[in-house]
Amino acid sequence: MNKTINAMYFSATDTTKKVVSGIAWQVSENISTEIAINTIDFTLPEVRTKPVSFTEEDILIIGVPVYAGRVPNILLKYLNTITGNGALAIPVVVYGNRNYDDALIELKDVLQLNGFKVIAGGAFIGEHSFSITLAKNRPDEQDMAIIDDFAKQIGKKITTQEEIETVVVKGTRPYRKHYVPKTKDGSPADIRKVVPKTNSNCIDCKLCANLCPMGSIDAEDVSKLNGICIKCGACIKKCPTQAKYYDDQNYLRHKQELEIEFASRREPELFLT
Ligand SMILES: Cc1cc2nc3c(=O)[nH]c(=O)nc-3n(C[C@H](O)[C@H](O)[C@H](O)COP(=O)(O)O)c2cc1C
Repeated sequence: MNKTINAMYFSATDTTKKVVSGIAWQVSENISTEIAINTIDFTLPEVRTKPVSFTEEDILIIGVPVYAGRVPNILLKYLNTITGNGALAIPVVVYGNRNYDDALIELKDVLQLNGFKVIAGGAFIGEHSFSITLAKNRPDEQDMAIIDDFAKQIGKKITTQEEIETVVVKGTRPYRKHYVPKTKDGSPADIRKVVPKTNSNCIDCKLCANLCPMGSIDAEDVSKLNGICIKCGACIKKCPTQAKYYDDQNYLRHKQELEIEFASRREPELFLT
């Protein structure tokens, strides 16, 4: 089969990367071992300045993390520049064990509107960006086994169906509003303006400035922010000396509430018909 497999993802703390790469690798194994995988990691801002287009010969596995129950809104502009021209697509969303709400249907709709034929979709669980205990170390071995099986079913669908059917995924239209955390007294807590702080552990290695998906951390003074913070967790979780942290009370309360309320394990949901 003369197809190219493309793995595309935004992944600040690497959970989406692991899911998408796992699916892409297994799909290529299941279709033909000869197929190379073309990877486009659009986590960094420079990559999101280049438009990408595909053809009918392409299969695209594309993943984003779920932010507030939706596709991260800072990615929508870029996602709308990707053109399908009849390529097959598999949207994937990765969420931190609360819920993916309307993120999968939203990603599917974006792809369909941009000329892709959406043939499968999946919602997977990744360690929560805010936490090191919520969905800890996921995707784990059990998730990877489900990912293998999902990829096998996608491979089968592509190689056996004459007219490959589009898929129906879970979600509500019109999409529900973004999920909003609550303050102690139950009113909405706006944590959008919250920014990370830097403690004396900082060795000025500049890693945080190089990996910030918004390009917001000042490379000259990494304790300074020149743009917005999306609370993606990259600078916090990837810092080699644990020098970055949040101390906003509403943020910390929300994180703790999530850890308590959504502690029980959720499982991936796969859509193939
Ligand atoms: C701003 C923000 C909002 C989030 N909202 C949700 C959510 O609504 N539901 C959920 O279960 N997880 C939520 N998460 C957690 C991420 O979806 C999850 O940790 C994901 O695995 C992160 O992907 P990454 O490792 O590829 O960055 C949110 C994370 C961030 C940073």
